[in-house]
Amino acid sequence: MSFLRASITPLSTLRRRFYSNLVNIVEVGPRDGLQNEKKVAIPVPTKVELVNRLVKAGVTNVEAGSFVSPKWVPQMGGTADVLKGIDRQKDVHYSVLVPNKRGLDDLVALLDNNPSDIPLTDEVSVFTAATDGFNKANLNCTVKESLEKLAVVTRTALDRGLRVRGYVSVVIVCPYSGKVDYKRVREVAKELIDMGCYEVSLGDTVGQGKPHQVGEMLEEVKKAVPVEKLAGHFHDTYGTGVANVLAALDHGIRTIDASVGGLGGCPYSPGATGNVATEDVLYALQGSPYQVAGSNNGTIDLKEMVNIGWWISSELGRPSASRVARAVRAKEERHKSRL
Ligand SMILES: CC(C)(COP(=O)([O-])OP(=O)([O-])OC[C@H]1O[C@@H](n2cnc3c(N)ncnc32)[C@H](O)[C@@H]1OP(=O)([O-])[O-])[C@@H](O)C(=O)NCCC(=O)NCCSC(=O)C[C@@](C)(O)CC(=O)[O-]
Repeated sequence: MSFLRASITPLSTLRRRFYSNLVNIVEVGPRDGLQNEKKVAIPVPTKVELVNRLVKAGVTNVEAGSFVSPKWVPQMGGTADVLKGIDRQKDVHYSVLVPNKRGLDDLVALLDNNPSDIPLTDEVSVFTAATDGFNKANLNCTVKESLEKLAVVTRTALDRGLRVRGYVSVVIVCPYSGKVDYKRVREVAKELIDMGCYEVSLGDTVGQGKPHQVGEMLEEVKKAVPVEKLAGHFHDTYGTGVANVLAALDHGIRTIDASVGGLGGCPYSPGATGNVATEDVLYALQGSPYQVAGSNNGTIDLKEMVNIGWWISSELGRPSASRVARAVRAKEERHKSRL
């Protein structure tokens, strides 16, 4: 009997092992993807349609916008209207970025005036960086000063029943101060967790990181923060986005930020391109030991994401930056020309 007990793996362990290969995607296209758009002012209905279509494709975590200063980031100016316009679905997290108490106060006023039973959002993201150089450009204050402000924002948001996600930018290279000290990334991530963030997303804002650097950085941060509370956020400037995602998964990360059509860039990271394209991540993980979680038959529909990426990119007057979307489109064209 004791032999039997020893040889049977408990159901909870089996479940954990089975589910541990589930990968969550945080779709950041409507926020990180659009915030840096210089060519056109993106109308609110387009942003709303983008969010709705992403959710229909199976996305369950989507960044819908930011409550930041419209003087600093004009494209995020209409976020309140975007939140009001979304066809909200249960079990989907529509999060917004909040840099300070003013942003949170604006959001809370909006939530208080929402006549619907379904809250406009249940999550805010607070953000800081691993270097003062980047933080001063992005938030007009040092990392220490921003952590003090974010502690107030986080406490207030938690008291209001919102969950709070944290970001650390420039975890590998900083456009203002060069190579980043991973110990500093660890300290800042730990402070965000200690103040109440349920998860911290580690951003290669510049998109210059390489897989081995991602691994080294993560091993340092994991000394202070459990890997289940970490997410990876990789810009694809040097074409290492998917490789960095795979490296992060190998190091235990199970939440990945990605942007449909590879949209985006940070206004304060000169030259950085968009996030790794969601389509490219979905394609790379197909048939792998990892399974992407989502609400469309349990996952996110790659074909639909390709269509959305092409649609929103055309609204911005350019082709999709996703390699997979381009390959799929080229294949379709070849097929059509044969008919
Ligand atoms: C934080 C501030 C406002 C400080 O900027 P500041 O100039 O130091 O702020 P201030 O407190 O002196 O206020 C200046 C003016 O802004 C207003 N203001 C002040 N706060 C707000 C607010 N929340 N919403 C609306 N308005 C606001 C305030 O009322 C005032 O208005 P005025 O009196 O001049 O008319 C500014 O630096 C800012 O908005 N920065 C946002 C930068 C940003 O959004 N960056 C992109 C997102 S982060 C990112 O992309 C990286 C990430 C997350 O994706 C991860 C990665 O890739 O690494």
